[in-house]
Amino acid sequence: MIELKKNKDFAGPNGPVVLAIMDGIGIGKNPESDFVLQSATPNLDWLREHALYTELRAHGVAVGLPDDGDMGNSEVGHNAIGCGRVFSQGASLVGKAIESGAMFASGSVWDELIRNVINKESTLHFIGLFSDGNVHSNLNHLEAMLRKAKGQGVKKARIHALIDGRDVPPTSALEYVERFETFLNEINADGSVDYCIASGGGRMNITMDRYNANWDMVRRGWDTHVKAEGRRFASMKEAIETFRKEKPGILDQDLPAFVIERNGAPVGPIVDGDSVIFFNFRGDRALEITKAFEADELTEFDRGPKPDVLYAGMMQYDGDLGVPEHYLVTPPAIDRTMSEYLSNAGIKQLAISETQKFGHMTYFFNGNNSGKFPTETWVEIPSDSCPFEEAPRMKADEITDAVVQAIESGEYQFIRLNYPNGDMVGHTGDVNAVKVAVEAVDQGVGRIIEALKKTGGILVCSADHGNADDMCELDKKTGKLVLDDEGKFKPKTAHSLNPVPAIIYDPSGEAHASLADVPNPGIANLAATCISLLGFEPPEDYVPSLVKVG
Ligand SMILES: O=C(O)[C@H](O)COP(=O)(O)O
Ligand SMILES: [Mn+2]
Ligand SMILES: [Mn+2]
Repeated sequence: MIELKKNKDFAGPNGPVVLAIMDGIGIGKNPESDFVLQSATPNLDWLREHALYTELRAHGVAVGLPDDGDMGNSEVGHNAIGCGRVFSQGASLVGKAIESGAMFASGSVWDELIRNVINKESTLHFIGLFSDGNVHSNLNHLEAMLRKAKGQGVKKARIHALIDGRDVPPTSALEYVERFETFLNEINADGSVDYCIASGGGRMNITMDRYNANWDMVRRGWDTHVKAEGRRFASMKEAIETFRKEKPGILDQDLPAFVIERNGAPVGPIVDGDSVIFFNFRGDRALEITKAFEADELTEFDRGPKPDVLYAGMMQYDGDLGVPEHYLVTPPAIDRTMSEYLSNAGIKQLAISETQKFGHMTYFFNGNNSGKFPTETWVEIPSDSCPFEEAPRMKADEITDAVVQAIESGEYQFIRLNYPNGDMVGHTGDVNAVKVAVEAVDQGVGRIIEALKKTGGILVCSADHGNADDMCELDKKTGKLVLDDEGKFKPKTAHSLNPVPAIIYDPSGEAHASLADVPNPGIANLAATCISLLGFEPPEDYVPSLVKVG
């Protein structure tokens, strides 16, 4: 059993250590684009002056992504925070597996998928997020797989394209369509194969729901990709242009579903004998559609007859559940998480958020495993089902109520929570709503401080990556805001590359904490920080604590 050593000089605080993750609240570089700065945040401002304060890297190689041009995201962020080390993440691992050829080795799942379609003269399908955002997927991976499939003699491939606009600029879909159509023209040019786009739709409309928030999205995706039911177009470009004309201002992520037809029939329904690859490497938004393909019985919606296909995910999405059964790349082996260490030490732990980020604080935090350790309690507050810009406080007040109650109950020694507002509302591009969202988080933090002042205990407040701190498109060359014809800035919906704050506030001073000299700290340092504030020595291979205690 893995164990933590006690710290001889500090036995832990009287009250709990509370780790508050303010999702998507980073430290902006450009005041005009920084809607954290433009919001009223008296509590965070006070903490910056009076608590221990430093800044942490939350993107690129600091969180296991291929390079520093990659923005952080919730998966890699919560993995790093919960596991105290930096693992090469999905985006890196898939890239390497393709480059080295390991993904295509003989006897691999890839091999099986290819043999299936060659033996049965059936179709190879790819479903996934159609961008190079590198959060859930990367179009480079899709193109590499299609090239390989052609080389191995696969005659017919169909692509089911989930339109992004959330990890990439909000109305950039046609750039990806154009790039991919050029690719398809090249690959189809010698007439030996027939590869084309078969269906798709906005990622927040079909297929990519998470944490069981809205299974109707998955039903719509199933009807579109599998049954090829829906509005028909001659091309993806025509579909997008039509939808934009019909609803000016619509964001890519919300675009309706479409089915591509040729000679009056859909080009790519998924039928018995086909192989299907879900090419997203990230699991949260892949688990439900995977269940729809794999489960013998499905109660969440009526699938109709389930086609008998060979289904594989790009990665294993859940290590505890062993889902999916077949996958192309082995995920990072994230072990010895902070939750496991604390559980073995008998520390009672509460994890809490609302539906949209509930799995972040549980499944991602525990290294993409859905199992609970013995001393953990998990609380999920149901999220609203309306668009987040319409109710930007989301469930921040309810989360705070539950956290304050948990602090006062004295039942837990470690409480971890996620406020989703800065991120979920940041993704809508609605900057007025973002201000309300950030202010709701600040008020929540204020109430947690008050509770900790009464009971003892220590606040560690940080974020998994930025978003609300960089809400406007900036010109890459000049660094100035990109303005439209009416002089209005263009909203940016994706995460930022900015650092995030790390605040350690011990109202009673019982931990005698001071900032340690840690070169280039990142969010992975938060795990050891919490462990040291709880009165233990962090595991030796965790990246170090941000504080010295005792
Ligand atoms: O899935 C999403 O909503 C976005 O791609 C990334 O946001 P998250 O990493 O904050 O969940
Ligand atoms: Mn996040
Ligand atoms: Mn996000």
